[in-house]
Amino acid sequence: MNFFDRLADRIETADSVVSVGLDPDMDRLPDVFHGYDLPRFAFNRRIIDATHEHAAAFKPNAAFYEDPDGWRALEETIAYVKGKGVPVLLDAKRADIGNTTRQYADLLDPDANTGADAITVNPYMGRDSLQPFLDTEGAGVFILCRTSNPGGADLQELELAEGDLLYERVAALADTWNEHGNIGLVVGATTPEELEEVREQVPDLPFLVPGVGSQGGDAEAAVEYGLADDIGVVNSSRGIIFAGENAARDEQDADRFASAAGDAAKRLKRRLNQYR
Ligand SMILES: O=c1ccn([C@@H]2O[C@H](COP(=O)(O)O)[C@@H](O)[C@H]2O)c(=O)[nH]1
Repeated sequence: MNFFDRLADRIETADSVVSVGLDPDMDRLPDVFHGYDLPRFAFNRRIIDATHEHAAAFKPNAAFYEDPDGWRALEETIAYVKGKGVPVLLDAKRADIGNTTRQYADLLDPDANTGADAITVNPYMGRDSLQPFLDTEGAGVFILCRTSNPGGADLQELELAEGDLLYERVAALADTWNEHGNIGLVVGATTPEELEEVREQVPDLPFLVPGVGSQGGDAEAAVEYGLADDIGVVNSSRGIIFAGENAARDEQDADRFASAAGDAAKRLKRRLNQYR
C-alpha cells in the first residue's frame, strides 16, 4: 500500500495530523532514563506510549542517533512505533551519487521491521540521487523545499535565471518526479507566505510542515496549506517530548514527563483540528 494511503488511514483513525518528533537530546533526558542500556529508546518508548493515540506519524531525526548505541536505539524505536500501527517518518535528509544513495535507501527496507515508512531527502544532487528512495515500493519521500530555519532563505530563495526561486523550482521538479504518487515536500511553518505559495503551485503534494511549537511557526497556515486532501502532517518535536521539562529536575519522574508529552500532543492535535 502506498505510504500516503497508509498515512491517510492513520490521520482518519487518530483524527490527527500531528507528527510527534522523536529527538531525544541526551542532555535533556530526565536522569531516570540514563540508567537504561539504551536511554534514548527508554525515553522514546515512554513518549510513544503517552502520545501515540494523538499521532498521525512519529518523526525521529537521525541526527539524534548517529552513534553505535544511537542506531540501536533508533532501530528499537522504529520497531516499537510500527508495533503501534503508526507510520514512521525518518528525518534523515539523505541523497548522494547512485551507489551511495542506494545504501541510504536501505533505511526504508520494507522487509525489515526497522525500516522507516518514509524519509526526508535533500534534492540538491538531482533526480538520480533520489531514485532509489522513489523506487522503494510503498515508501514515502519528503523532499526539502523551503525549510523552517532562518538561513533557509540563503539558498532556497535565490532567483534563477528563468526568474523563479530555487525552492519554487524544487517544488516544480518534485511534482514532475512524482510518478509513483509517493512524493511530499518539506515546507516550514515559519514562512507562511511561502507555504501558501508552494501549496498553490503544487496543489496535490502532501507536505511535512515542521516549525510549529519551539520554532514559533504558524499553526493555522501549517494546516491550511500543509494538507492536500486532508493528507499531510504538522510536526512538533521539543514542544511535545520535553513539555514536562518545566518541573524542577529533581521533581521529574518518568510518569509525569510522559504524561506532559501526552497532554502536549493532545493539545496540538485539538488546535490543528480547529483549522482542518
Ligand atoms: O525545515 C525543517 C526541516 C526539518 N526540521 C526538523 O524538524 C524537527 C523540528 O523540531 P522542533 O523541536 O519542533 O523545532 C527537528 O527534527 C528538525 O531538524 C525542521 O525543523 N525544519
